[in-house]
Amino acid sequence: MAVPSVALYASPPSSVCSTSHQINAHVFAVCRRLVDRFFGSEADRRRPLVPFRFAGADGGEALSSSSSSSFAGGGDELARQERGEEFRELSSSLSSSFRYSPSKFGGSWKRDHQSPVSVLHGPVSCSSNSSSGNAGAKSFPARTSRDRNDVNVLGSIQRGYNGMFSGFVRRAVASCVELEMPPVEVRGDSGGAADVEELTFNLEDCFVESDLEPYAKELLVNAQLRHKIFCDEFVIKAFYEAEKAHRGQMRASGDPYLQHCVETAVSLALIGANSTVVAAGLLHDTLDDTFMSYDYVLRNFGAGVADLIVGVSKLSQLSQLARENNTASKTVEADRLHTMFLAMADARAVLIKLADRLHNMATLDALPLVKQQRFAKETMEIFVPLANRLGIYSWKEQLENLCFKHLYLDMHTQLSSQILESFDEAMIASAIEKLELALKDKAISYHSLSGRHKSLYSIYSKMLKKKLTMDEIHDIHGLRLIVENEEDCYKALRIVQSLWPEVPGRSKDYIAHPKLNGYQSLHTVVTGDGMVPLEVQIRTKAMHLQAEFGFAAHWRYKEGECKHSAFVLQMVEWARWVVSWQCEAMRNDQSSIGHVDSVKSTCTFPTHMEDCPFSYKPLSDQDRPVFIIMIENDKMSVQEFPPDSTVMDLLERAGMGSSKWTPYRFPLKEELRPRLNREPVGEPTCKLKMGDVVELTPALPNKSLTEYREEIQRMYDHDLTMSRPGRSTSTLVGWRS
Ligand SMILES: Nc1nc2c(ncn2[C@@H]2O[C@H](COP(=O)(O)OP(=O)(O)OP(=O)(O)O)[C@@H](O)[C@H]2O)c(=O)[nH]1
Ligand SMILES: Nc1ncnc2c1ncn2[C@@H]1O[C@H](COP(=O)(O)OP(=O)(O)OP(=O)(O)O)[C@@H](O)[C@H]1O
Repeated sequence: MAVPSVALYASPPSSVCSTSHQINAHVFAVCRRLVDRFFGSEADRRRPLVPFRFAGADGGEALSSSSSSSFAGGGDELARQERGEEFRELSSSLSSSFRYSPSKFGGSWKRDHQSPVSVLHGPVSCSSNSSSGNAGAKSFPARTSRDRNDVNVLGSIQRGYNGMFSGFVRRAVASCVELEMPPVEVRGDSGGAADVEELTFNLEDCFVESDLEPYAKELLVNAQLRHKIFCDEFVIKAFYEAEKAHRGQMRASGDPYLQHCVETAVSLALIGANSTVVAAGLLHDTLDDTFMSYDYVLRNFGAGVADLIVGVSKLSQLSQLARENNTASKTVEADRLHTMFLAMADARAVLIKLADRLHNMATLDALPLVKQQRFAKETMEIFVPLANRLGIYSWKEQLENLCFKHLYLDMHTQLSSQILESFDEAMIASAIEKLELALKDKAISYHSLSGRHKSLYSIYSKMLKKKLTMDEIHDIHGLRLIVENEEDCYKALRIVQSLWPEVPGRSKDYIAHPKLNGYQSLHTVVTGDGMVPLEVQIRTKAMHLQAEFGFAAHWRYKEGECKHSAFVLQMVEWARWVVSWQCEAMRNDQSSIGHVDSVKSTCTFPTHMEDCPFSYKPLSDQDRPVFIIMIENDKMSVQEFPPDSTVMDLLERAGMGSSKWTPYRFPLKEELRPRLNREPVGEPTCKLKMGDVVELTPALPNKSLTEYREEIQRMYDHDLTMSRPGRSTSTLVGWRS
């Protein structure tokens, strides 16, 4: 079996505010003081990580790093900013998910033996004001005394969360998937990639402090306080370019457009994306909305960033088409759209699009009600499932909660007042501690112990689906314990049931009696402290991998009984792999500079080992179906074609029942020809590619051709520029996505 030929190197956090940009010295001095306060002194940060070796899947060794809790990305999620006298919460998304690293009792546990999967299951916002989690710094809610108490709890999340990423791919994928990766290359893989040397730059040459308005400086410092990647020169350069490009543009809310770019990039940084992705997040709207050209981005940031922005732009166009045509309201169409999105773009472009949508949803209030509803509906239909498939559960839940609020305001208000009162985070934290002590006492070592409370929307859907009242939902508060072997599952169950009284009839043994999809786990509901029902799930690592990646994968469990083709499964697996690998590489190689677009160039689709029970025949590129968008008479549909299909095949399909589009009738007149990605088709035998948009002009249009073309043009132009009184001096860029 092939061993991943990738070496992940650890580096000390010396890159924190390491820029030498003198003119920004003041900003960085402030930043450094605050970073010191929250991340420890320079000396602490420079403390080298102790690398450890782990056995590769074939017994070989690869180098990884222990996830030091002192600085790694997960810890940045817990970064707090201090403004004036008052701590403000940087992200309400920190409030509801708990991860607790196991203590080192038993002597056999290393840091990498922590939570194996759900890598992107970061903290989740469940509150009715979850929108603030992604809003600009000025709208962060002040911390309450209850919040302050949570800081200790969050500290323990930090430890566990860092550990979650360590060795993720090896554990999560390599156990049933064979990885083949060519060595890391320095160049991006897309044509025209610039040499690294060409991309080196001196910030001092490029910018002067007076270039930045005070609000922009504040945005940069705030971002730096929330994640140290914003001290990386490459990212700072992207920030300056974004600022220059969007200068004068405002959001519908009246906020500077730059704030949206920063919030998008911060969300990406918080899930562990590297500087290429974060820089692309900062610049994601520049090609569509500003004077900046692809070539300019390519020259200054390399093909890695430029191609990601193009990918995001294409996703934006397609999602707008889908929104305007209500395409995703049908299950089959929606499913094809999700697959196409994942298949046509670098999975990281989808990630940026999701982060962009997350902030747009969090600031939706500025738009008219009808638009709020349209965007919320589209988000629910397209973006929530994408976040689910990619395994970014924290984003999925934030998006769901926001959509819920905009689509069903009354229900949301009613439920949130009921539920938010009853969320008992302190209970979860103390239950984790209590169980940890008891496990230690009985010398049962475990891999990870985590807790979460169910999100508002998840509670609502469960009530609806199962016709339950809130009191009948027993998993509002839950713990999950991952142990080494089956025997320990049962031992741990007995311990749980000795700590708290069992709720009769709620225990399930899916180990002895696996579900049809292979799901295995022990479930019990106990009455926790304060008489709060607490669901505890106990399983082994292998069972957990199955629940996250196998046939019983949570995304499929959540999507219900849909039948997915092998192609869809592969796409999802591939996308999750890219995203997870990216995040892990980032965490393990904190010094990586954005223009080294290693992921794209080293990413080869993982294949299952022969004896893997969950293997399916991997499809080569030539065997993969092609999904395209077809626009015909104002109607848009997502069509699946066999590999190697041509425009002619599409015309034949479209012309079924009429001879309108037979090969003999391919119109000679250019303006009557179908258009492929906006250009008239030259050769009807040209091959269709994933994500192509084909417009079929009606042979005898009801409207004049000009009118029809204008309509299509409007669909492409997704710049919903809105005019606002009193703002004539600056361009006002409305909410768009
Ligand atoms: N990944 C995955 N998780 C599952 C699956 N089935 C159950 N779970 C998890 O286990 C939890 C409880 O499942 P069950 O004990 O079967 O409960 P239920 O019958 O769905 O209904 P409740 O008891 O009301 O929650 C779910 O909320 C999921 O978190 C599955 O097939 N795949
Ligand atoms: N007891 C638990 N402890 C820790 N994490 C859990 C627990 N139960 C579920 N989770 C995880 O929390 C996230 C959100 O779960 P959520 O309750 O919304 O859905 P679910 O578990 O699928 O439940 P259901 O289908 O019953 O609504 C998922 O990633 C899930 O795997």
